[in-house]
Amino acid sequence: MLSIDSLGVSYGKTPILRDVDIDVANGEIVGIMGKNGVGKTTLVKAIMGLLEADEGRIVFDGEVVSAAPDADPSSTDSTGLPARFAAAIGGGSKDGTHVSADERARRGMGYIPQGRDVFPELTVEENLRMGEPINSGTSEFQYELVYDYFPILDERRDQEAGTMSGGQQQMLAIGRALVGNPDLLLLDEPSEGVQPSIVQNITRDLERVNDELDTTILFVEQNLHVVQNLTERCYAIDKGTIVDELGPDRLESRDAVAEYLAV
Ligand SMILES: Nc1ncnc2c1ncn2[C@@H]1O[C@H](COP(=O)(O)OP(=O)(O)OP(=O)(O)O)[C@@H](O)[C@H]1O
Repeated sequence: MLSIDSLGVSYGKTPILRDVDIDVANGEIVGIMGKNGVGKTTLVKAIMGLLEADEGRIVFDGEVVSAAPDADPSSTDSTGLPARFAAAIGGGSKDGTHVSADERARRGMGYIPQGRDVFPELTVEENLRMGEPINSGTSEFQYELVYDYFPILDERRDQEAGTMSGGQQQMLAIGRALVGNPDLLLLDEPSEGVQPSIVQNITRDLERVNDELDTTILFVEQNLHVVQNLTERCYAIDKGTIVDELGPDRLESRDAVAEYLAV
């Protein structure tokens, strides 16, 4: 579903991400953990198309969505398709490729930003409507599905989002992304500013979404509980590059996980 190959991203002339390689298969829940300032948000924004790649490529659902101008045209993507052929079908080119965030949303990416970014003066229902990708024609069924997953949003349809707790706002942000019926959900620190008991609920909700809706999930986190409970495969990022990949055995070990977190 998602293949990231030697990705590099800079702010101006300052390199932030270098040589990032990540693969996520259809239906997986994959984590990326790391301490403050190591590049987690930069990575999620680059996947969503809010930042451009200056090295490497991102392939989503078999199509190149980011390719730096000098991305190696002889390399192959996860489908085995050489980049120059991917270019011919709307992917990479020698000038680089950058599919916009709007277009990535239409193609099936859902994004839940750090800090949630709900519109505080709009109601729950109005916030959910904002999640509809342009021209997507989201059905009412999709909204009812969101209310089924998050009954608290149903109860508070007419409440201003800014008056709700951090956990409820996080549910709203997840619901807003689900309105677009995404194939891939990208979450940037879903536990931030949410009280621990609600973090557990949100972790269970995300598992249910993955299981029942077959939605692939990629999240970044520095919360030990979320990393240990939500995923069986987690990358560790430090100083802008992937430094480790942990499977189920090592994820069970508090010490192995804590090494990469500020706990
Ligand atoms: N708009 C920006 N312009 C310049 N540098 C930035 C910008 N945004 C972030 N940075 C820098 O890029 C680096 C990575 O930041 P990023 O927000 O991706 O890290 P993070 O791992 O998500 O951190 P946190 O856990 O604190 O959110 C940091 O050194 C940060 O100061």
